Amino acid sequence: MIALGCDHGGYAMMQVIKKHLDERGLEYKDCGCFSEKSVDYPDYAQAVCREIQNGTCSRGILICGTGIGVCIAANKMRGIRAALCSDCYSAQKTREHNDANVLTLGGRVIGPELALMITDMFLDTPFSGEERHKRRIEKLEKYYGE
Ligand SMILES: O=C(CO)[C@H](O)[C@H](O)[C@H](O)COP(=O)(O)O
Repeated sequence: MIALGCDHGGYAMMQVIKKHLDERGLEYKDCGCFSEKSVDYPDYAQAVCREIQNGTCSRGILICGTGIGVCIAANKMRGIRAALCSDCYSAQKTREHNDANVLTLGGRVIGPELALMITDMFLDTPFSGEERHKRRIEKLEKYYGE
């Protein structure tokens, strides 16, 4: 199950992503927002990340205007590794190297076709499981800021 969340800046792109996931037969939980009315992105980033933390969802996709606000918010939450991607190479590598569990996109930055390609790359690429990447992720998980 994929947790989805956006603010008003990502709402239009999220509708495109939902249609694509429907076509692929992938299940998702829509954590809002539910219109283009102005809202605060931390609320939706937190809602998506909680679904991952509680085990309901294995991955999340968050969209705001730039993808930055939701990425900052998501990475404050324990166990979340969120990656802002505007290209397919980064989406592939953040899965293989970082085992990223949340993809963030900029609804005002990239177009819908690229967003779908990035989404597919993120969803379809496994973590490499290589020792050096595991070691680095373990260091991240033990690090709670200074
Ligand atoms: O957090 C952001 C900036 O990195 C997001 O892009 C927001 O969607 C954006 O700040 C919203 O801006 P608005 O002027 O309130 O529409």
